[in-house]
Amino acid sequence: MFSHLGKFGVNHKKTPILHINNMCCSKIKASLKRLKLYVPLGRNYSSLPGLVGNDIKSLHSIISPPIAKIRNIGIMAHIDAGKTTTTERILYYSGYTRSLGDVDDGDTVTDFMAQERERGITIQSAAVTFDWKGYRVNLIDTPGHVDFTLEVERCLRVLDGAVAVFDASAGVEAQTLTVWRQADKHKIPRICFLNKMDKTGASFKYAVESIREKLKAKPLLLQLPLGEGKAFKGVVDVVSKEKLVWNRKLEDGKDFERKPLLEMSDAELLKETTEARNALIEQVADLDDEFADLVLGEFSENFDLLPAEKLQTAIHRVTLAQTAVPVLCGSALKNKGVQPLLDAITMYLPSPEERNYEFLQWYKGDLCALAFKVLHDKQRGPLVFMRIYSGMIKPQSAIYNFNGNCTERISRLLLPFADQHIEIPSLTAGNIALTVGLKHTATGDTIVSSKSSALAAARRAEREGEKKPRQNNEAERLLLAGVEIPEPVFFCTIEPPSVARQPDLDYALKCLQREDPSLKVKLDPDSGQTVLCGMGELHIEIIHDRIKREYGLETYLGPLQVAYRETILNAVHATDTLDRTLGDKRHLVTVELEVKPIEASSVTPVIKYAAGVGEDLPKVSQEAIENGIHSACLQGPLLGSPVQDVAITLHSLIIHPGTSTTMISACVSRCVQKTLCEALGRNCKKRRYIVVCCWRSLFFSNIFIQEGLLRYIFSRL
Ligand SMILES: Nc1nc2c(ncn2[C@@H]2O[C@H](COP(=O)(O)OP(=O)(O)OP(=O)(O)O)[C@@H](O)[C@H]2O)c(=O)[nH]1
Repeated sequence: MFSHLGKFGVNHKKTPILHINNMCCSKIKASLKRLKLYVPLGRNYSSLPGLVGNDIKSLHSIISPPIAKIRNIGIMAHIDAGKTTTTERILYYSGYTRSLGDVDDGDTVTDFMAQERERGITIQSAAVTFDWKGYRVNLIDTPGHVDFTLEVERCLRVLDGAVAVFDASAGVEAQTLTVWRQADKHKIPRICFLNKMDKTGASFKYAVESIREKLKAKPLLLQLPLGEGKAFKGVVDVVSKEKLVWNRKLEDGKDFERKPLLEMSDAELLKETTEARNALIEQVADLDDEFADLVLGEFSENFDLLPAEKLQTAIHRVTLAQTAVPVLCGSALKNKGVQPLLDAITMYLPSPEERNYEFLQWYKGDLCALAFKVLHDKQRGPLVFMRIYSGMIKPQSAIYNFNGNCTERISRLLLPFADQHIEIPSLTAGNIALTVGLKHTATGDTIVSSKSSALAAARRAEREGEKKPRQNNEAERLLLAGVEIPEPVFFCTIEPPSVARQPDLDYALKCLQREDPSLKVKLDPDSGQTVLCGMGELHIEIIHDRIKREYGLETYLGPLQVAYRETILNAVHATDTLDRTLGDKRHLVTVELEVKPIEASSVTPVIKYAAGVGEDLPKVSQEAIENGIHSACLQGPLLGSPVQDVAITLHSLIIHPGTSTTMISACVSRCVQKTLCEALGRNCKKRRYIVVCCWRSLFFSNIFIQEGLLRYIFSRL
């Protein structure tokens, strides 16, 4: 059965208009509020570390602890869950900012782009570094909007742990599922933070249940809330059986009281906490054998005697093994629950050395880093963000780019603090660095100290490969995998103000593309116009705006178009015969094939031959068959869009002697088109049902279909 639905490429999209209507109300209000109030530079930057003031820490004095005390973490969530607000509180409590910034006032540290401040949303990820109780934390605040999913992906690729933030009144939302899957893909241990506990409708129980059901994760409840909605005043630490209550008079939330729960004053709460602690101990014991032995041996009679540290160590192991996720709660906006979250980050998320990076064995302590993001700075040229996995980076040193096979020189080494960069003399393994001077390095490149170091690593990998020939090939083991760049789903033409400014536009697009690999630019072969391809309407809008602000070019965009995809839902079998006589030659082909749906997110069809079919076929005939299949899949019968996620099996092929390869291709192509059309036309009632179902399920899995397309689909039924 042919699905009448255009799939929106690899990353599932929706129109920003729909998105705004559904999810961004608070941000719209904020933006409206700011229409009058917005001051381009927003926050007073003198309050940033390293610049002025004695009451805040200087980034120059940031500690360089042993690798075991480094945490590289990301903050990820659905849009509006409170990532930036939480990050802002984290920086304030760790002593790196003097005042609490507010997303709605456009003065947060990590949302520093003009567009971010105006719109109140995160567009690009921002890295900051701070210390907390002897730990150095490198933190990346990621965007929540679906158009910037690649930005989240490339950050998760280089992080060792993540905090998933939830709106406690909404639980798991559409984009939460996407970022959760991305974290699964990169095997990132996580902590969940149920934010907005102060909001009307906030429900700890509901949010936990949605984590269990929608994310299929095992939540470890490390805290219980003290009240919900307007009554929210603090949390109970289940591990230590203490209550943490924030001082109402001091609004910034720096001060809070930590008191053990007492039988006399908190009898009911103590009972509830003891039950929650016992359940937690049992849950962790089920997941961790070492802890199970300890509990069953010494503490089986009375769990109350089990020291909090033993339980914390076991929770750390379970988090690392990703068999369960610790859950905490709070309200970043009302300044409650952020300090315990920081404690949990250092206590439960892994250090770089606890992550199992197999490739490190080939480098034996030499430099090995991954370039994961490139920013274009007008004065300093490209700034390359790198995650250092082993060795050390120093300014004024040469490095070898494995992917580009070239040697480049780092002129300066910087520590990022959002848009402020502090010059540093060196940076060691486990950290995130910002380098200046690398002109050819791109996102996803592996960086080593020299070509000889690369060769030595290659030799080691080769020797090991001989011992274990079944392992991946040598290059795969030496190069760090970058991230997959999703296919763009929206496109439109872009024109400069005059023909003379075309080179300026080309330059601007080249710089922007280097920063953002999900932005594609191509030339329309028919009209000669430049076509901008992006991940969504908002993505293209931001690029348009950046070209104007950063490159001083007033460009004109053509109408926005969606790169639809078509696919089938059920397998269809068909036979076709082509019989033509051209001149005195008869061309006769009969083909029988089956088209099946598969889960692949690819527009390239998978081609298979049934047993006994492909073996004796000459290579030219095979090529002709494959050409026929590919050309048929370029235009689906519904909208004429490419067909994706299909596997085609050739069951039989009879070719009359003298038949040309062009006729073979034509026959196969026609037969594939026939199967697709048959899928489209079959069983009308059921088809309508499938479309509606698909739309619903896709909505929940974050694929949003343009209203127009839906109307179009239904008009065809
Ligand atoms: N009631 C309440 N509102 C909050 C809380 N935290 C954040 N907000 C509000 O929620 C809105 C979104 O907050 P952000 O911090 O920008 O959320 P975000 O997840 O960073 O958003 P994006 O980065 O754009 O995806 C803002 O209006 C905040 O003031 C909270 O704990 N309680």
